[in-house]
Amino acid sequence: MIDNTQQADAYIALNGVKKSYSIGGELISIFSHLDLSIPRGDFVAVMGPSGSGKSTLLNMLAGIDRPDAGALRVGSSRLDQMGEAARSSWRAHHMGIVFQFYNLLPMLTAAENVELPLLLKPLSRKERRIRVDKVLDLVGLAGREKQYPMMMSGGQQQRVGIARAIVSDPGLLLCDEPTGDLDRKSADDILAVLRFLNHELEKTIVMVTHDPQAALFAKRTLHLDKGNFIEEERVA
Ligand SMILES: Nc1ncnc2c1ncn2[C@@H]1O[C@H](COP(=O)(O)OP(=O)(O)OP(=O)(O)O)[C@@H](O)[C@H]1O
Repeated sequence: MIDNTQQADAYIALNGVKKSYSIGGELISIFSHLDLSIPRGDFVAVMGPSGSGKSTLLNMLAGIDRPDAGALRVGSSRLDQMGEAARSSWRAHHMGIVFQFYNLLPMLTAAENVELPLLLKPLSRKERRIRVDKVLDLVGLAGREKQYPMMMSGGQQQRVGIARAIVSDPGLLLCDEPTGDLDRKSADDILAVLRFLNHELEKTIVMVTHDPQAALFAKRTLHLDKGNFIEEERVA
């Protein structure tokens, strides 16, 4: 089971989190008492059967959804105690999300897609441009600023998705099946980008995946089963 003795120092700490959904009038419990502790700078792969609650967990970590009970802290923010508006503002500053199907706007160029989260910030056009160029360069897309998603491979589109997720320089990167739509080679390239962001830029990453090979790029793997996590033993 997970060691929660480091909860006070953890960057992400869930304590006794409860979450249920009402499906067809019936209350289905996803988590009845979930504890989890993730230190700053960790790269965690979350695996588990379909329907086990992986996306529910990501949505709570993203501040999109709230626990029914229990404590959920990211950094110094108690997400479980924040209202919708506060969580929305928290999201804009502290975390980025990478989606399985990239979620890019087709009528915008790569640079314009990446710039979107910055439009909410008090930055000049020039400052936005500098940041966009920097992250596109980081993900290996320098020179492709003006390309539209349709002109790019899946792997390149996902690089744009990652650039958009980090352009506001969040500490936390949440990835929902980031390689689920890619062939092995493109998937490994994307995972290498994520590993770089974790190693070199010290982003804390929580990545949901069904792919055991993808999970090997993370520092550790947690298996979600019946509402609780079990950490996978790694052979050195
Ligand atoms: N907004 C919602 N309203 C009602 N039920 C929901 C909602 N979100 C998730 N559920 C239910 O909660 C359970 C867990 O869903 P979740 O998407 O977190 O699982 P998952 O592990 O991510 O699954 P998969 O691997 O198939 O994506 C499922 O039974 C799902 O139907």
